[in-house]
Amino acid sequence: MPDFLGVWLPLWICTWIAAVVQYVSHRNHGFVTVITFLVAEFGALVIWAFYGMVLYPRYFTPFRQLPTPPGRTLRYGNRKQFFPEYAWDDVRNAAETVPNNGLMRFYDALSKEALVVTKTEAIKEMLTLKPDDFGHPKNVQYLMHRLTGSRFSFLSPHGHKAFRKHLRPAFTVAHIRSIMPTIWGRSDHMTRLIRRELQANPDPHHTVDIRDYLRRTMWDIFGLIVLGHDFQTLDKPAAGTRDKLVGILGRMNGRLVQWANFIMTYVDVRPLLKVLSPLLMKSPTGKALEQIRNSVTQAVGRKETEFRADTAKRGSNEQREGEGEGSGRDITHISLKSGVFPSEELIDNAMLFLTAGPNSTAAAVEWAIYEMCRRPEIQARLRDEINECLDPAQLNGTSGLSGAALLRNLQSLPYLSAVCNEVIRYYPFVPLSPRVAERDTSLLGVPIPRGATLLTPVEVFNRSKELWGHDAEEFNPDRWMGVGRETNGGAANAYAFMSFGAGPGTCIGKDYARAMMACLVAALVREFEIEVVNLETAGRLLPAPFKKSLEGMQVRLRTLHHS
Ligand code: HEM
Repeated sequence: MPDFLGVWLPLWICTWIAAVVQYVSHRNHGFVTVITFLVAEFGALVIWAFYGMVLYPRYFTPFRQLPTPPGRTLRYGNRKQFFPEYAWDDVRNAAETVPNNGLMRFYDALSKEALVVTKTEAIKEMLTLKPDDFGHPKNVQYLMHRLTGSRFSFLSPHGHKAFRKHLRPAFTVAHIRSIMPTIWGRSDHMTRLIRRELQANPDPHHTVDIRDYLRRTMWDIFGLIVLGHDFQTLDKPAAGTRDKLVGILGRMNGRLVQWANFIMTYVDVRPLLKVLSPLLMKSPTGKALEQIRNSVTQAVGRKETEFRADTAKRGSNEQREGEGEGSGRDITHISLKSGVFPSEELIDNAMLFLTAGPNSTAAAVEWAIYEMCRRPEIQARLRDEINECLDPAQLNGTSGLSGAALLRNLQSLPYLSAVCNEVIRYYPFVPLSPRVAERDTSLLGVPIPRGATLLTPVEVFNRSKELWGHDAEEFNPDRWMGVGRETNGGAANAYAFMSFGAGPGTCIGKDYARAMMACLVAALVREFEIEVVNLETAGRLLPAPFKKSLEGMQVRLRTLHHS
């Protein structure tokens, strides 16, 4: 079905023309003109609705031959209600119950049409073989730009290749190893602050807001690894911009995003956003985002000055030892070294990492805590492994352990890696990933016209019995244990694990995410016995496009050892 504005705007213009003609030909009948205008407007709306909801899905859609879930209603489409809390649930149900060959039709409320991609062959073709044919929805790009002030190059096909190519050195395993002491240091610092809170509140029923600690730790880690800048959100919790940094993504995940997302499904909101953006930027969220961008701009400015001074000192042609891959330097420094990113892009990229990384990784650690408390035997087994295999002196930094050795040590803990991988499989942060056909193309031999919307129900792949075996619906870290299973969890198909996306647009930060998760989970588990107080309700999800607990985990912690 065409966008509302796509059909509505021409009709709306026609009604204006009709009204003006009416007015000019009957100068004395202003009232008649108004009535004519209103009737014509209403008529245009009815025509749009009738065409879009009744005629188009039945007679005009190019996807008539594809299966569609039964029981479509005009108002809700294939959904059960107008504003579903979890937009991915109905899509997943449909994909799992309606027989199809890899593609099916799905109608959102008001009969907005999308194609659901249900088989790995179709995912492979869309994301790996034809990535340039399928882009991100324009509305998302525009909203991100308006809100963050950043043009995220990964969202536009032409900027994407350069972005990946020149940032590669900052995302290699060698580089991540070199920054492990930073990640571990902050994770350890978090546990020290929690211990301090527990000492100040000796009541055994005292609960700790672990979400807040995780967010702050994430921001500090990201500040350091992206900008070489310490936001100090852990040490100075409520400090102006820093506090906003921490709170902002929590707010963005709420109903506002869900509504915006819903409306954007139907309407090209770009003209509206243009008009509204000054107002949006005056809202608390807008102001906080502006402050974040200002902080990032200043940090990038400082880095550029330092870099230029350093280059001048060493001589521009001299080979700089110990920099780039594996240097322990921050991502912005490595980007500067590539020499291809103008200042504005450096800022945009830093904003991208700060938007994409902390929230998703913190959510994954929260789910790990949830599962470790739902099944305490997982927690106990993890603790045993950590205590057995990691020397406390090494972790406390007293043995001069290098980052590489630290990462190797953490990665050599099979159960820790298994728990982290299983959490990411079971709780994909983006459960429904949309794409839009950038040009006329095809998928599994089905012609796809430019502008068609395609949905990847990530959970359908992540929890498919066909791909993962009979226990696919269970949270079971053991599937990642054993020779050959550490990297694929026993799923033979490369597209079975879709939490990080696939193809050239796959999550560039996935190894960072795993390293951070391992550090944070290990730091918490070796230090505390963890109990989630709100276990009954903590699994309820935030109504948002992201898979995140609504309440977060309220935890009771018992300190296990003191260093
Ligand atoms: C558990 C944590 C994470 C999850 C589940 C996750 C998930 C994803 C997914 C699904 C995509 C692909 C979106 C698409 O289809 O286009 C993506 C892209 C991206 N992620 Fe992550 N991510 C995580 C952590 C991180 C971290 C830690 C960073 C930064 C260090 C990061 C940076 C990015 C960037 C820059 C992109 C865009 C990549 C591109 O298109 O070239 N992510 N992420």
